[in-house]
Amino acid sequence: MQPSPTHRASFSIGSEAAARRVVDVLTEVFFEGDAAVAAFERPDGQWDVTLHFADAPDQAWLRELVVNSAGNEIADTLAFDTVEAKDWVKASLEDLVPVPAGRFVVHGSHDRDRVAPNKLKIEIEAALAFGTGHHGTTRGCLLLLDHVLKSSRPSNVLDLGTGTGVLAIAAAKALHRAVLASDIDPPSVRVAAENGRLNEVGHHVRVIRATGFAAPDFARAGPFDLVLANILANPLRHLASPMARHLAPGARVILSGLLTHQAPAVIAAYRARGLVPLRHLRIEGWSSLLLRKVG
Ligand SMILES: C[S@@+](CC[C@H](N)C(=O)[O-])C[C@H]1O[C@@H](n2cnc3c(N)ncnc32)[C@H](O)[C@@H]1O
Repeated sequence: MQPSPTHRASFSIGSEAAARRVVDVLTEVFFEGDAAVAAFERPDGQWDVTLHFADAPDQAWLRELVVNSAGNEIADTLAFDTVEAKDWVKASLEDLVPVPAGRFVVHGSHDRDRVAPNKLKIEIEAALAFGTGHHGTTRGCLLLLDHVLKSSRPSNVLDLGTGTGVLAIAAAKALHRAVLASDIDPPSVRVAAENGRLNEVGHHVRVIRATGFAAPDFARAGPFDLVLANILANPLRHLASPMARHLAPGARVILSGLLTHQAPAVIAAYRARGLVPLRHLRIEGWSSLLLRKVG
């Protein structure tokens, strides 16, 4: 899930239990954000796991790590290559069709005139950041945001881990209110700000660079009554405490980026900080959660 991958390692796994084990190990090892881990279940029940690295990984070390956590079965399928990040993202965006999600539709510039007029359009320009709407986690967040907006108008919104800015732009377009967006990754900060302007909500979406809640802007802008955070399970668990401190009573939180088997641990971490789960969407092996702060 890193925005500017150039080196790739991929392998397949036959059992869900082994896939769970190896994804847990890899997301733990790469918590610092120097690699992005993605896992997809194929229709035949096999799992494809892909890692993207900004710097070339030590192949022998990585092979040992995945074989130790997933077993010898993956050894023959493990392959390393490099991808031209910009061309790869551009090419994949050009192939993509608009993605409807509730009242929203996410599309590229080539589809500007072809999307349904009754939807809130979010145009995402080809860029080195995550979040075109096609991934199950982004779609899950948009669907839960749509659900929240049916019964309330949050007044203070945070999109933590904004990537292309897709969720912040969706919230700003629907609410016509200021949204704070943050990302650990400088290119994503630039891309999200550009996409905010492209979608004519640049005056509402303020994008900052921050790791988790480590910036004074959060205390100044908070407490938030809606937080969207589509990052991995491990960072989400670590962020439970600081997030709870930045929430208004009754605030809603939308979490995504976790594989479905990781949801119970994430729910437990947030429940311990006074957040109760309201909804659980499962899309393509990924979970998106809606929680509410009690009191
Ligand atoms: C899966 S992408 C989500 C992008 C977009 N919000 C979406 O829903 O499609 C996760 C984003 O979170 C950022 N990120 C990861 N860990 C973070 C952290 N601890 N603090 C802030 N941003 C983080 C990554 O750089 C990446 O842009």
